[in-house]
Amino acid sequence: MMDRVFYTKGHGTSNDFVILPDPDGELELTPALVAALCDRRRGIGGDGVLRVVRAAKHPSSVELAADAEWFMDYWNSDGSIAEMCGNGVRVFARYLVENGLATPGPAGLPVATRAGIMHAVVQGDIISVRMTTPRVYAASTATVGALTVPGIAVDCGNPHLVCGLHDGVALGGLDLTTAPVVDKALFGAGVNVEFVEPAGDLEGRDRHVTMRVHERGSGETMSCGTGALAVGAVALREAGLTSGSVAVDVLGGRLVITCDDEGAWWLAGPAVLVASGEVDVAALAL
Ligand SMILES: N[C@@H](CCC[C@H](N)C(=O)O)C(=O)O
Repeated sequence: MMDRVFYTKGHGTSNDFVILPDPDGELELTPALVAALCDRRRGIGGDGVLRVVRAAKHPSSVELAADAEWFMDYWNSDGSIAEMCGNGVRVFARYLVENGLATPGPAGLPVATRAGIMHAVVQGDIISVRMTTPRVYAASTATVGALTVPGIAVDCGNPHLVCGLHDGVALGGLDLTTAPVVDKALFGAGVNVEFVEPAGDLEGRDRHVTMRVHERGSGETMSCGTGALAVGAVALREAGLTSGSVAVDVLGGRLVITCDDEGAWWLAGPAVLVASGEVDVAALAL
């Protein structure tokens, strides 16, 4: 059993992560340890954990090692594993670059995830990630208290349900302290649920919306990159556009989703590292 573990804390639009450097895949990471690290009172606090491990050293990424040196081993704060985390990739890329572990090339910095390889481009404070193409695939609903809202299921490597609010329902009034009720047959592995309302016109953007999200495995968070991608895909589709850019305001700031003329989907926003230190693993259990 490890006694002490090094960590860095970082966030992207306040979606916050405990980053664990583990280049050779030696950490005994368990759901209980992840949940203890993410505990906001007894641990460091975070919406999830990003383990930084060489792709060649982790069974989930060994096949991607020829094309990406590093694997983002992402865990939700409840100790469950997810395929992908958009803000996580942005923060992960910031960590690699600031620690001299990688240098972005002309095609960006490849990061292996359980949903495949993403490419991150660093431009000062902003980190953009080329994401997988979002797949809009079904109509469904989400129920919050007495309110049932129609939604559209979108696969972004991980599952999402995008629900547009209508009829004067205020986004700020939703109680997301518990998970929205969804169709368990459609979302057998759980789902991240985004609630969206239109925001005012914004110069340079085709659409501008405000979003709140209840994340599978983490509860309501201040931001979700794959959630913003799902929302951006639905917004462009509803506008009849095959390319364009959508500003998605979240509780923690602004993300921008772009589908370029080549059909590539991008997630952009700030990503920062705020602290580093050592955790006493035994004390986490007390
Ligand atoms: N916040 C993330 C998504 C993290 C994973 C999600 N909770 C899931 O279980 O699919 C993002 O920025 O995309």
